Formats: sequence, C-alpha cells, structure tokens
Amino acid sequence: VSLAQAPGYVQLNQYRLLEPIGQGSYGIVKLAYSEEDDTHYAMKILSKRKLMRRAGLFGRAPPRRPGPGPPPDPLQRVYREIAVLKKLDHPNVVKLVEVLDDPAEDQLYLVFQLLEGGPVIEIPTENPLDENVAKKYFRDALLGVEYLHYQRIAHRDIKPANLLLGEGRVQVADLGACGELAGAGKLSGGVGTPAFRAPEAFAPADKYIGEAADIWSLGVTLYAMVTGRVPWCGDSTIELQKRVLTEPLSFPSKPTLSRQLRRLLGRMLDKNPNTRATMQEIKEHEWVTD
Ligand SMILES: COc1ccc(C(=O)/C=C\Nc2cc(OC)c(C(=O)O)cc2Cl)cc1
Repeated sequence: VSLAQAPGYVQLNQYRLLEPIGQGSYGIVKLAYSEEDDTHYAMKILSKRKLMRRAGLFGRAPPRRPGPGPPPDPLQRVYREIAVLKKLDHPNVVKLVEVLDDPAEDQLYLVFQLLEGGPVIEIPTENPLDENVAKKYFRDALLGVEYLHYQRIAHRDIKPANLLLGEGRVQVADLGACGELAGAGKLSGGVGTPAFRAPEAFAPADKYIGEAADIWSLGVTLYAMVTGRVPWCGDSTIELQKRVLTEPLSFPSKPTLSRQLRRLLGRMLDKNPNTRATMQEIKEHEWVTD
C-alpha cells in the first residue's frame, strides 16, 4: 500500500521550490518552477530574523552614521535593495520579477529571472577562462556596472559569483551591499568580499569613492577569470588587507597573459583610487576594444 505522500516540495503561490542553486552570507537561492507560465526562476530566500540579528543585539540597528550610504540595519538594506532593483532595467543587470513578502512570515522571497548558466567561473580553478571568453564576459559586466554608476549606485560586492550567465550574456547580481552615491559618492563601511575589496575600502572609518572601489573589484574579478585565482589572499582579513595594501600585483607564469591584458589589470588594480583607471579609460583600452 503506498501511503499518499504529502508533496515533498514547498509551493509558494504559483512557484514550486526545487533544489538550491546558490548559497552565500545573504542566505540561499533555490530553483523555482512556475506552473502559471511553465518557466523556471531563481528564488532568493532571506530570513528577516537572521537579517535583524546581523543588525546587532535585539535587532537594534547600530547608531546611524552621518551621511549617505545604506541604512545600517541589514533588513532595511534588503528593502532598499528591492526598491533599487525595481527601478533598474538593463540587459546586464539581474531582473527582479517579484517579491513575496508576507508580514506575518519570517521568510522574504525575491524572484529573479533564471540565468541558467550560473556564475561565470568558480574559483579557485585549474581551468580559467580563455582571454577571448573573459573579454566577452568582462565587456558585459562593464556595461552593467557602468549602468549602476550612471544610476548613482555602487555595487560594492563585484566578484565572479555575482556575474551570472544567461542567454549568452553576463548579468550583474546581488545588490545587497550596494551603496547610493548621493552627493560626493562617499561611502564607508567594510562591505563586500575581502579578497575583492579595494585597499581604500578596508578601513571602515575612512570614506571612499564607490565607483573607484567597484573598478578595483572588477579588476580582481577579471584577474580571477583569466588566472583561476585571486591576486592576493590571506588566512585572515587583516593579513589579506596587509597584502592588498602593500604587495605589488604579480602574474602567475601559467597561463601567460597578453601584454595588453596585463597592462589593463595593472591600471584597474592601482592601489591609489585617484590614479586608478576610470570606466571611460577601461572602455577605450586596447585589450577591451580590439
Ligand atoms: C548552475 O546553475 C545556476 C544557475 C543560477 C544560479 C544563480 O542564480 C545563483 C544566484 N542568483 C542570484 C543571487 C543574488 O544575490 C546573491 C541575486 C540578487 O540579490 O541580485 C540574484 C540572483 Cl539571480 C546558480 C547556479
């Protein structure tokens, strides 16, 4: 006798939640199938309680720092991410389809268009991307980041895991750490992933220019795509910070990178944000254009 099995899956409105496809400090992303339109989506699942806990004890937000930048409370940051995502529309930025937010529930669901190829590369890897493939993906990511900067938004967590492949093009994902560049574009707070963080963005007290920090992260991301690893690493954030701030950029003997690519990486990974390559310079660079 086969007992009538209660469905082993979760159904949320028209979405049937399937296997996890992404995981991070933010929470989890599951594949979701919508019977309504016979289409798969990427469902990002967040816990409001977990986000509030990250806001400090008893959900008390840390004292608000003067000036722009995201509200300190991660839960408010998620609602801001949603508000920002809803107004964005660019072929190289992930598309938020809808938000399922039942005030009585702890879970918050962000429904995104599924980018079936997933992250452009998983690092570390022995099989990095060929320069020409990396160039196509880099151009897409560049257009997505340029669009964000045009909208006065700094992404602040650019890394390969947040460059997703769908319909043969790359889309920039995860605006969970983004900062509004209101005013002089000064941001603060040590957000993002340390190995991809700009030297000037380590010291939480100092203000830094969001756009220049994104260019640095994009440089580390390009380096990772073509070498399979990050340029500086460390067992602790402190050790990593020391290396990022003091160790010169170096390239592995294998794979051999073209001179033009090494020059571009040298310009993007300039430790001084004031002399670092700008978006315009990168768009006109010989490696990007030819
Ligand atoms: C192997 O096939 C795969 C196909 C798709 C995926 C995937 O989508 C993973 C993460 N997705 C996302 C993450 C986000 O933040 C962290 C955001 C955001 O908040 O903007 C949006 C999306 Cl879509 C993974 C593997």
